[in-house]
Amino acid sequence: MIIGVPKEIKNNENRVAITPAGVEAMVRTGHNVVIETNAGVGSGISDEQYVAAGAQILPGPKEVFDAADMIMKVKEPLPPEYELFKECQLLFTYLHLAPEPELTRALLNKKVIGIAYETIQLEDGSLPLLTPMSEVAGRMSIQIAAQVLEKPHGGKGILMGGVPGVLPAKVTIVGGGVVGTNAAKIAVGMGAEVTILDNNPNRLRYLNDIFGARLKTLMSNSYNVKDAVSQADVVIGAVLIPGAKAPKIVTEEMVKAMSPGSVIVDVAIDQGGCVETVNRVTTHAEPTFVKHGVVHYSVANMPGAVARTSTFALTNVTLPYAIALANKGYMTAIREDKALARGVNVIDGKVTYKAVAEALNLEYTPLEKITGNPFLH
Ligand SMILES: NC(=O)C1=CN([C@@H]2O[C@H](COP(=O)(O)OP(=O)(O)OC[C@H]3O[C@@H](n4cnc5c(N)ncnc54)[C@H](O)[C@@H]3O)[C@@H](O)[C@H]2O)C=CC1
Ligand SMILES: CC(=O)C(=O)O
Repeated sequence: MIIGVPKEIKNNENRVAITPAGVEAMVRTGHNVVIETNAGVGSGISDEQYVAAGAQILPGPKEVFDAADMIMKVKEPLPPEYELFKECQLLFTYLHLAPEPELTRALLNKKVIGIAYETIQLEDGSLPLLTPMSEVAGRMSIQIAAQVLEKPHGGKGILMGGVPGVLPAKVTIVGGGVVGTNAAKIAVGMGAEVTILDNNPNRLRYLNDIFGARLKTLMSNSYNVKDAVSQADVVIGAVLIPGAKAPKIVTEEMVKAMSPGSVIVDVAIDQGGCVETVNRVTTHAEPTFVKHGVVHYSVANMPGAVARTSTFALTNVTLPYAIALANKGYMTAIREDKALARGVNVIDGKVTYKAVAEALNLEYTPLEKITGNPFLH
């Protein structure tokens, strides 16, 4: 199989979908890898390193898409990439289709086989290809909030950890999964007063076991969210229902009740955002906007800013699945691996992930109708 890796084009997206180690592994198993020139520079990987590992460098995205049977990317394709898809091409990347009707249409029109990193799901419910980037984004969210709280960045001028004799910042984290837990680690470490809300009591028990008295856990319901948000200097949005558009847990009324110069980091923006006032995706170039006196941050590719760390963390987990797809072909690979099968969002011009179909009001086709495998869902 020919595996193609284009350079990412999202604003300040410095990650790349394969490392030289990945190239070497693919080549060793008999595949060819073509990579767009300079695709790795943002992550500190040169064309020469890729060539030494066995890849061929191509001059532009068109050459890569034209040559490849399987495209490996990091972020969802952007409009200039839609016209590059080949009919029935395999696309392995983050897709986040629920808030992206035009991308979904483009994939359906070209009958692209779209396997989304973020919906590959193990039997225990975990999302192994989302986890490392959620670890990165969760940790970053507090670093970012600490900076935005500073007066020159529009914040109210509070030091996250306070100083002896002066109280620290109050941080409210909505969603206690991977992002939420990693945000809590950093916030607690910086000395903030942290409250974390989730609607899964088992998750709250786990957080209580891990953090003990260093943070407060609270059941997520609108009464508790309202109370915790109104008191917060920082709110981190970290809710996820896999594949679905994020529910708006923090409402506009709740944001209005926050004091001026408070900060919201809506990490869940890649699924549409879980804060009602976050009505747009921002970029690393212009990361914040102010609404109701509160500074909002809603960058959908946060890990792209720490690309060296993120590229290696991401490819550590994507490579085994990519190798399975290349070695077996997508149909056998998804028939043999339920977790991978859950990643299939679109195939053969049909939407095969229920939450995506529901979010976009499109017809849902169970994957087993295409694979003939009854066990998949
Ligand atoms: N902006 C960015 O650059 C990045 C965004 N993300 C996104 O961050 C979001 C969170 O990801 P993870 O933490 O990995 O997901 P996760 O699945 O580990 O955690 C989500 C948590 O939300 C909880 N939840 C669901 N409904 C809730 C409700 N009504 N109230 C409170 N909690 C609720 C779940 O119980 C779960 O614990 C996702 O949308 C993910 O795609 C992840 C990485 C980078
Ligand atoms: C998960 C995601 O959207 C990202 O890493 O950019």
